[in-house]
Amino acid sequence: MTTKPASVPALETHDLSRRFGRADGLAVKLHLARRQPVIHALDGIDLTIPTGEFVGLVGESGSGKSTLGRIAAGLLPPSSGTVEVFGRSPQGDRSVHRDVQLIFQDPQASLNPRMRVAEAIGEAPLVHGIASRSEIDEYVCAQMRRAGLDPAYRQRFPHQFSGGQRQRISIARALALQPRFLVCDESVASLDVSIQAQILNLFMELRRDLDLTYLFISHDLRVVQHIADRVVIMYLGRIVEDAPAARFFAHPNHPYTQGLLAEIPDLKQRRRVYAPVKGEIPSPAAPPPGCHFHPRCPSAFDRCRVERPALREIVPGHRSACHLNDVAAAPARAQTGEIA
Ligand SMILES: Nc1ncnc2c1ncn2[C@@H]1O[C@H](COP(=O)(O)OP(=O)(O)OP(=O)(O)O)[C@@H](O)[C@H]1O
Repeated sequence: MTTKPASVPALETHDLSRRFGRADGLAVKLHLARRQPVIHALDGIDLTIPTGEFVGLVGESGSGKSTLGRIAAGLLPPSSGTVEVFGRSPQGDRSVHRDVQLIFQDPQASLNPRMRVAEAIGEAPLVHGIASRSEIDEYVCAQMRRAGLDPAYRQRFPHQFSGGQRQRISIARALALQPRFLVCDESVASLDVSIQAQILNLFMELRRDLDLTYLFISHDLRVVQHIADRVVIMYLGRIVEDAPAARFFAHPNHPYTQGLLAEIPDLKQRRRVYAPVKGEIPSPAAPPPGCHFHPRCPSAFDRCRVERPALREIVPGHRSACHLNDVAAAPARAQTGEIA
């Protein structure tokens, strides 16, 4: 058997799109085809996450973050384009599924209320032959300890734990499958700020101890600010900016990103004053033509209304999808040095 070299990325997508609605088989069967709009949840996503990287994926509700996470975890097929996880297709090779585990926002919903914690954590490793019947109790205790839980409580039910502890149970359950890649979908969003910090610290510890790769989905830039190596911003199914975290916060390029940062008070002090994003995100069933962001963009010009901007490198490692970066198209902005 050939083994892939360690440098194979944890995630690699090319021109990845996912539509819901009319193109969906179920809608056709239910004769809803004419009434149901097509939703372009993902539209041409090119993203590579090297093994071991912690990527924060940020965007407003409906921008397609969860859809991307679910495709990476093999829970959803793409409509077009390619996706590879550790060099394998999640659709064609089910062995990928163990390597990627999803941790959701609401552990209450993702844990079976009638299942004791020991069973919730131990069930999958038994099925996959990771631990035998004689080993499983000690194996479960080890996962609980690693997630910061006292194994003495393993015969309790999820409702007997606090919200933060329940999220630790979800994490222990994910770790029990020995994943290499965690997709965390708003995993701290429902927790109090102090508990959020504890769970974020746990993710960092796990990363250090287990060499994990993370796709950390959040609608809140503040959450990813201190933990992500790289920040990727999505808007209506497209990536608009992708940069190493330090560069991202120091030199945000896309007007949408700048608007998001303008809403974070402690960052606002340090930076030139950007205009906060105005208005609502349009429906992904009827995205604006050209640059999807143009109706809300303070710097939009004619070209933005008709032509999709390419996501391209403005400096090595920093990609942005904005026509203002085209010096020929936006001489004024280039002259003021706003394009870093
Ligand atoms: N199974 C589905 N059927 C139909 N539409 C869907 C489905 N899943 C997602 N969508 C739609 O696709 C778009 C993107 O959804 P997605 O959940 O990926 O966005 P998100 O950025 O994660 O938003 P949120 O933070 O609200 O979850 C939304 O308009 C959503 O309604």
